[in-house]
Amino acid sequence: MGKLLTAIGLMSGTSMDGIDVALLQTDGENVVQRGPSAGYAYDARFRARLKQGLEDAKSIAVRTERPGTLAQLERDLTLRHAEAVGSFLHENNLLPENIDVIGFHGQTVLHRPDEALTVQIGDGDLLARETQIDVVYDMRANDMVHGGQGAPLIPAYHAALANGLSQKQEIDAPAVFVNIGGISNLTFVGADRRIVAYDSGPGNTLIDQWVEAHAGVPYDQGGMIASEGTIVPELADRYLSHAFFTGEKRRSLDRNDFAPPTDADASLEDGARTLAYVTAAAILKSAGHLPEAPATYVICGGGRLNPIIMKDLTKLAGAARGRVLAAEALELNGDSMEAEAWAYLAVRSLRGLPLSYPETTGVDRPVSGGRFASKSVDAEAEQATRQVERP
Ligand SMILES: Nc1ncnc2c1ncn2[C@@H]1O[C@H](COP(=O)(O)OP(=O)(O)OP(=O)(O)O)[C@@H](O)[C@H]1O
Ligand SMILES: CC(=O)N[C@H]1[C@@H]2OC[C@@H](O2)[C@@H](O)[C@@H]1O[C@H](C)C(=O)O
Repeated sequence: MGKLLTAIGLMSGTSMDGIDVALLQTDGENVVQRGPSAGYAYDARFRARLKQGLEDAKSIAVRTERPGTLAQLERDLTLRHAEAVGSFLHENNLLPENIDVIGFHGQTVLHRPDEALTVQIGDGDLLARETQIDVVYDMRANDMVHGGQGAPLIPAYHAALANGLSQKQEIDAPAVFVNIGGISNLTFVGADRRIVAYDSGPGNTLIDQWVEAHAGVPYDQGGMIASEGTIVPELADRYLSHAFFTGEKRRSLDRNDFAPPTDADASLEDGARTLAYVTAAAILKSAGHLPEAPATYVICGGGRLNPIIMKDLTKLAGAARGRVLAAEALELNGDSMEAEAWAYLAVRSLRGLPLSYPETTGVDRPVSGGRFASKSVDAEAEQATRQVERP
């Protein structure tokens, strides 16, 4: 066992609903001690600015470009992360010196794996200065440099969690961890602990876009809207016959790869019901590319809070003798798992351990990644200035 480091993970996911924060003590390998976690929601105005950011990002050809509103947005997003860290430390009676490192995901504004282009805005140096904690950020880039899809990166953490399940929590193998965020992704963990992972399809984004446009609400809380509707088979088929599900290679997804339905496609309720089904059916369809049919599905991410998605998943997986569990059934936290993963990956990055593998992102060989931003850059710079100024 290596030395345990105390890390904070920060995730602003494709749903763009807020910042998830989690504390972890870990050696970056098999020791994972989960600490407190919290979520800090974005207000509607900031969410609108993020959406504009996605539009502005469409013209990016080189990943360092920040056209339109993006430069200011990157600064403000980083400052919001710094504020979230400040609140989190305060709420948990912690000080910056208690934390060894922050794993900072930033916000994905563009993801084109076919062009080896992925852009997460988030200024690591600014965050390190503001929080006075070292930061590891930009963790997807090196994977792409080595031929990977740049995502998903959470599988290394899923594997560590699977290894850490106690006997009491023993689950039937093979198991699959499914993250239903804006986009969904899955990590297969075989009986021999072999992992295979990839993005599995649209998650909540289509539902969110649909109910926002037609009911003025950011998401279908508790699946209430969907529960009033019925599935429109032609609409579901249109999504599920997308080339993404049948291509030979497993691709990672951009938020815009699947477009929401049009007004003519369905009523508000039927649209929400159909899209909830599509979310569940997409996971099963993608699971068809796994080495074996999973015996256990462990569901994480906001989608597990939509009972209609969970009902459909339970039925579809059950037909193939799979059992569906929410992460909480294994005493895991389905809301903070991604933030925990970013804390875990930051420690792996510091130790030079791989973040991704050929079986998780399609990268050529296991590779590490992430950029390091030191909290003490300012102190060093000040020191240098003082030395220069000395007579
Ligand atoms: N109570 C709830 N009922 C129904 N849906 C919910 C509920 N709470 C959250 N969600 C859904 O979960 C989404 C947020 O999920 P999550 O935070 O896992 O996504 P993310 O981390 O932004 O995405 P990704 O994993 O793709 O990066 C919300 O946008 C909403 O659609
Ligand atoms: C490019 C990008 O930000 N991808 C996200 C997104 O959200 C879910 C899915 O698509 C996954 O591939 C990834 O996030 C998770 C946390 C990951 O990298 O593991």
